[in-house]
Amino acid sequence: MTILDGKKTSADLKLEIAESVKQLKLQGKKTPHLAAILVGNDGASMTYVGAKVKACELVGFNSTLIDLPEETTEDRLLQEIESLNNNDDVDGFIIQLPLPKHIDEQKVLMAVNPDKDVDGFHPTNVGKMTLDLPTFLPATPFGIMELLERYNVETSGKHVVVIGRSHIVGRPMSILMSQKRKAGNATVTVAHSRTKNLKELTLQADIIVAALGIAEFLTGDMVKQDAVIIDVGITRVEDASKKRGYRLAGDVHFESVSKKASFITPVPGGVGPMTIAMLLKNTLLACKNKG
Ligand SMILES: NC(=O)C1=CN([C@@H]2O[C@H](COP(=O)(O)OP(=O)(O)OC[C@H]3O[C@@H](n4cnc5c(N)ncnc54)[C@H](OP(=O)(O)O)[C@@H]3O)[C@@H](O)[C@H]2O)C=CC1
Ligand SMILES: Nc1nc(=O)c2c([nH]1)NC[C@@H]1CN(c3ccc(C(=O)N[C@@H](CCC(=O)O)C(=O)O)cc3)C=[N+]21
Repeated sequence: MTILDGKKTSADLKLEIAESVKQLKLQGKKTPHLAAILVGNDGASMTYVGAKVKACELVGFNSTLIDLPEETTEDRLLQEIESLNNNDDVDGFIIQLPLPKHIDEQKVLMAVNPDKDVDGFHPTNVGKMTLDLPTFLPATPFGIMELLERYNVETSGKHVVVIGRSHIVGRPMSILMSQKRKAGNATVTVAHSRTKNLKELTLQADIIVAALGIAEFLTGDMVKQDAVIIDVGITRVEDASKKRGYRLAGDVHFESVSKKASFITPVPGGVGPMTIAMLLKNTLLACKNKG
């Protein structure tokens, strides 16, 4: 069994990105600049945004965090987006999800200039991804593709079961893995909450991507021997013995599943750090695209 080490792989990627930043500087080009908008004070969201800012510092990017209160109106948020769209120094930006309920997520994501949409959530970029045209790929699925590639995990002709069909993880994951590309060429089944025979499906899968958001949902009895397991889920589970009062759990019951797996991502240290590295990669691309 091989651990797909997202922490190490993301560290390698960050070194490569830092090297590119140095090259840009030597050529007299601008420093990549990523901005993030955070609305409200959800604990997990604050952690992720903090990690993104820290990662920017590490690779030599400039970063801006726009921290807005929970009660921010949709109009006010749209104004912030417009100002980032018009700010020539900002190469890319993201709006941390989920947004408070009174804000229309679709309307907000549509307001982002697609050339600065480093999350790859704008319909224009989703369309380009689907047509396999060059664009910003959503960071989490992009990170999983990168991890599979770097560990030479065979995907061609394999049966992949993706559990989850969200716009940010499950859906793009299923599209990318079915495409004619590296870490692609797979036969993909997309499962969701209405799927009836999930265990029957997962038992047939060569590769399982668990992205449903239920702690330790996928257990050893649901996977076949030598399956490749990608655990996207991150849930905070109360644990008084921990300093922070909680531990992080994936969607995979690691202990039972790892006994059968050929490759498996841990939580933490798997898909999460890759997501951040790919966001940086997209920002570098946005900066280079500007010329
Ligand atoms: N590591 C990382 O970088 C990231 C981690 N995450 C984590 O990944 C998890 C999923 O995130 P996200 O995609 O945003 O979540 P969503 O809640 O948006 O989507 C969950 C999906 O899982 C499906 N689902 C729910 N319950 C079941 C079930 N019992 N059986 C089968 N399918 C089910 C839902 O079906 P339906 O469509 O029918 O509702 C839905 O499609 C979360 O834990 C999140 O924190 C998310 C983003 C990045
Ligand atoms: N617009 C937008 N873009 C996103 O990419 C986005 C988002 N909204 N909303 C929420 C999800 C979640 N997400 C994670 C990123 C990093 C880790 C990560 O680094 N996790 C560490 C642990 C971090 C911890 O200690 O909590 C790990 O798994 O090792 C996790 C989750 C990005 N998301």
